[in-house]
Amino acid sequence: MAAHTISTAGTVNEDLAKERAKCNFNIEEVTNLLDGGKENTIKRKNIENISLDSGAHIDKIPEECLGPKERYENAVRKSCVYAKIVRDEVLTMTGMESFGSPVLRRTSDAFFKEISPFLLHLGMFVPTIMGQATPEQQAQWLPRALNMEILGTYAQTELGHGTFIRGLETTATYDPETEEFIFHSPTLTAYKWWGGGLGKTVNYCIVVAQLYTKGVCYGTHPFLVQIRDEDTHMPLPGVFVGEVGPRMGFHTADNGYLGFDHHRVPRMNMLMKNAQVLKDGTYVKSAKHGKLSYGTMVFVRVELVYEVAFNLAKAVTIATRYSAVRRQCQPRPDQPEPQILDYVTQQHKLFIGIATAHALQFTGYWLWDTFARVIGEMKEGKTDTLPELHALASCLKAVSTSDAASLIEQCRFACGGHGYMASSNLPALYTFVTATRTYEGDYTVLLLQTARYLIKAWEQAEEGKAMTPTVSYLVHSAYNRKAKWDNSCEGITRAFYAVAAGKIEASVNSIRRRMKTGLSFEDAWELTTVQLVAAAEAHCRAVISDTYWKETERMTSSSSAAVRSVMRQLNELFLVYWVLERTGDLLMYSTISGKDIIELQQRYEELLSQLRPNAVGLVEAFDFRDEILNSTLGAYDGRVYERLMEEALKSPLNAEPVNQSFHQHLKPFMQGKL
Ligand SMILES: CCCCCCC/C=C/C(=O)SCCNC(=O)CCNC(=O)[C@H](O)C(C)(C)COP(=O)(O)OP(=O)(O)OC[C@H]1O[C@@H](n2cnc3c(N)ncnc32)[C@H](O)[C@@H]1OP(=O)(O)O
Ligand SMILES: Cc1cc2nc3c(=O)[nH]c(=O)nc-3n(C[C@H](O)[C@H](O)[C@H](O)COP(=O)(O)OP(=O)(O)OC[C@H]3O[C@@H](n4cnc5c(N)ncnc54)[C@H](O)[C@@H]3O)c2cc1C
Repeated sequence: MAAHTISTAGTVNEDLAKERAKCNFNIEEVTNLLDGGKENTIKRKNIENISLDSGAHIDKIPEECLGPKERYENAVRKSCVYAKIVRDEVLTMTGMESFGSPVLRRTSDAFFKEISPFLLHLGMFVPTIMGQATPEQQAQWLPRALNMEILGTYAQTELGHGTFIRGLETTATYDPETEEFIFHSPTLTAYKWWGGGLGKTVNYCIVVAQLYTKGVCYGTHPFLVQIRDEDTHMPLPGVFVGEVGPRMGFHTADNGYLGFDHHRVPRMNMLMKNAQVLKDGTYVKSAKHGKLSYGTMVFVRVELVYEVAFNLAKAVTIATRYSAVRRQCQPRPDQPEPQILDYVTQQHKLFIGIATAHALQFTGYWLWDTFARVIGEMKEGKTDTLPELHALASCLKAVSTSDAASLIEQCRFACGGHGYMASSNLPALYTFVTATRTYEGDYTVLLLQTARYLIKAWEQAEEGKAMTPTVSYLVHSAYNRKAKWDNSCEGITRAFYAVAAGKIEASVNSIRRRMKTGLSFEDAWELTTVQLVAAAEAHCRAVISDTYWKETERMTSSSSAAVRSVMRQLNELFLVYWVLERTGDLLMYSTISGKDIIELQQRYEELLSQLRPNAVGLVEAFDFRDEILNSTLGAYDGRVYERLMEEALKSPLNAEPVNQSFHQHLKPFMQGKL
């Protein structure tokens, strides 16, 4: 133990205690709102207690201090312990409805500072069987997958192609003689790359491959492929599998590579809900929409919106509590150093993070309901709402992951040097969330998918055709070019829609102008993509602002006056923040004036100061147990310095007073004997 460590176990930092006393609303009421009702809060806490009270998640040595092999092995051990708790205790007590619930993701974060090697099993393998297999295939595989007797992942991306799925090179060629598909990787770039858990953990995976039968290629299709022996775990003959090597984060997810040399797979392992190959090799397509085989990606994109909201909520809880404890500088002589939370610039860094966590969570749940409705309609054979869902899920995934990553990084900056400590958990949160901007569809690529939809919608509006709900604002915009400025929440949202419409129209005009010079549509589109990305982003920000505002009104309609007031302040802060971020666009597409902008800047600063006393209360309403925050800076007791020292002492380098490298290298070097 270091000489100056002060043990104050059991006590709470005085500043943090004062912040709690200052809070003027009922924290539990906001927690219930965020959980979707008191009942849900009780259920969540129950699951957290079952999962965490045994202490099975505790590491003696911080996982980031372990070598790559030990770290992975520890993650597998903990994954098994956690999965057993979920299977034997949580699901037994709460019923199967908890399976796949966000609460289980929340508790799993107490076990894994990094990622569980089982993430893709539950996150994509099981959902793909549910979404792409026939009822008979589901009956064969689902029980074993849900019971984790087999473990799987999703292997789509290859060394050569991730974005362009149609360009994948792995082939699955049907052999009617043996009624098998022959899997082959014809080139190095055909090797699957990135599948989470693929390197060492899983024995099955969903492989997306080009289907050939009777000499014809029918494009990419999903298959369920066994890659390792269920008993020995050895790769099957013709299967080359391993881990991809060190990466920025995801250290414990054993992301893997996978290649095939004429590996044979039974015909019935093709996931046949949307297309089939009959015994004689005849190809039959049953899907009513060409892109239904991309369904798992849409599902995960929808999930990611509230997944990143949850991670942002954790980061902003850590940074806000720390900012209440940390004191720095002396702006007024003869007065004590202030809490850094009192600096207005610090409030500017943090409060938008709290508001964005709410905005993304509310939008995430709204998107989930939209997804569930569209899936329900598709079960009845209706696919006409799928393009709108795809456009929405694409832009919301892109913008939410990008915003959450930059705000988590901002939380790290807000914690100064200590935010750089692994024990703060901010670096791990950042590396996890920044990856979400790339995986499941790159940011730019997905915004361009939304842009395709918006351009078509603009043309439909011009032609006076019926519009789908999320683009119906374009009808009005087609004849009303500038939104009349009004600084109410409703008025701001209307102006954001006007910005989106203005940018879509400008993109359409650019494409048309370029085509008039003789360019093809594809070339004109390519030259306009910077504008198209901006238009899709503006559309997405309007949707988020609209949803956040309407959901806040709806959810707080029967809340206490204090809760309604603080939730509205946060909502208004979010809207005004984005007005101030986008003044150029608003000057162009609404009647906002310089005077309005000056007034809004003042309103923004007023909101910061109104929210200041409730800052700790607001983050505590997220109701994270210390085990889930996993942070020296963010724990409930605010014993920041003691916890930093306690964690430092766990570093393996501190296990001995003198490291052997002193005798081997340093001493001979320093004494000129090297
Ligand atoms: C909490 C859970 C955590 C889980 C951890 C997950 C870890 C990570 C896993 C992964 O990353 S798995 C791999 C994910 N890979 C991707 O997301 C690849 C991204 N690429 C694509 O999605 C597509 O290739 C593309 C970019 C959409 C292009 O596809 P394609 O070339 O086939 O289509 P286009 O010619 O561009 O468009 C044709 C037409 O189809 C429409 N469309 C495209 N995708 C969909 C879809 N998913 N659903 C519905 N419709 C779709 C597209 O809009 C076009 O429509 P039209 O404009 O012609 O009407
Ligand atoms: C941590 C992590 C985990 C992953 N897990 C999995 C997994 O489990 N299973 C799996 O199958 N995959 C997985 N992936 C792969 C992931 O889905 C892809 O990396 C992602 O879809 C991006 O594709 P890419 O790597 O081919 O990027 P690229 O498409 O090569 O992108 C490179 C650049 O090119 C730009 N670009 C590409 N196409 C266009 C275009 N048409 N127009 C304009 N710009 C373009 C992009 O915007 C980007 O700036 C994972 C990736 C990561 C980082």
